[in-house]
Amino acid sequence: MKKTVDVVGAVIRNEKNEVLCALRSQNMSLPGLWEFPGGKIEPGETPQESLKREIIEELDCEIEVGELVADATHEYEKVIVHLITYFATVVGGEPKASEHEKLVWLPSEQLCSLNWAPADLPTLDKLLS
Ligand SMILES: Nc1nc2c([nH]c(=O)n2[C@H]2C[C@H](O)[C@@H](COP(=O)(O)OP(=O)(O)OP(=O)(O)O)O2)c(=O)[nH]1
Repeated sequence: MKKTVDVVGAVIRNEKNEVLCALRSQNMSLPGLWEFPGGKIEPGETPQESLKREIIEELDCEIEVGELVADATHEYEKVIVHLITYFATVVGGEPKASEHEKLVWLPSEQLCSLNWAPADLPTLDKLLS
C-alpha cells in the first residue's frame, strides 16, 4: 500500500498581494515543479507549528500563519500527499532560497503561468476563485 504523508505549505503574501512561489531543485523529489514552501508534518506538531519550523529551515525567515487555504490529497506514483495550505505573512527577516532552486513573488493572476506540483492545484483554484 502507498504511504500517505501529511504536508503543510505556506501561501506567503506580501504588501503588494503577491504570492511567494518556490521552485523545487534537482536534489528534491518532484524537481522542476513549483510549490508552496513547507514540508512534512512531524509527529506531535500542529500544522501551523510545522509550517513555522519548515519556513525557518527552508527560507530562514519567520512567518505568522493565517487562514486555511485548501486541504486536499493527491496520489502520486509512489506516495499519497495530503497537503494543507495556509495563508501566511513574513514577520521576521526576508525569505532566502537554501534548498529551492529559486523563489519568485507573483500576483495571483500570474500563478497559473508556472508548472505546479499536482497536489497544489486545489490551492491554486482557491487563490484564483
Ligand atoms: N513543501 C511542499 N511539498 C509539496 C507541495 N506539493 C507537493 O506535492 N509536495 C510534496 C513534495 C514532497 O513529496 C512532499 C513534501 O515533502 P518535503 O517538502 O519534505 O519534500 P522532500 O523533498 O524533503 O521529500 P523527500 O524527497 O525527502 O521525501 O510533498 C507543496 O506545495 N509544498
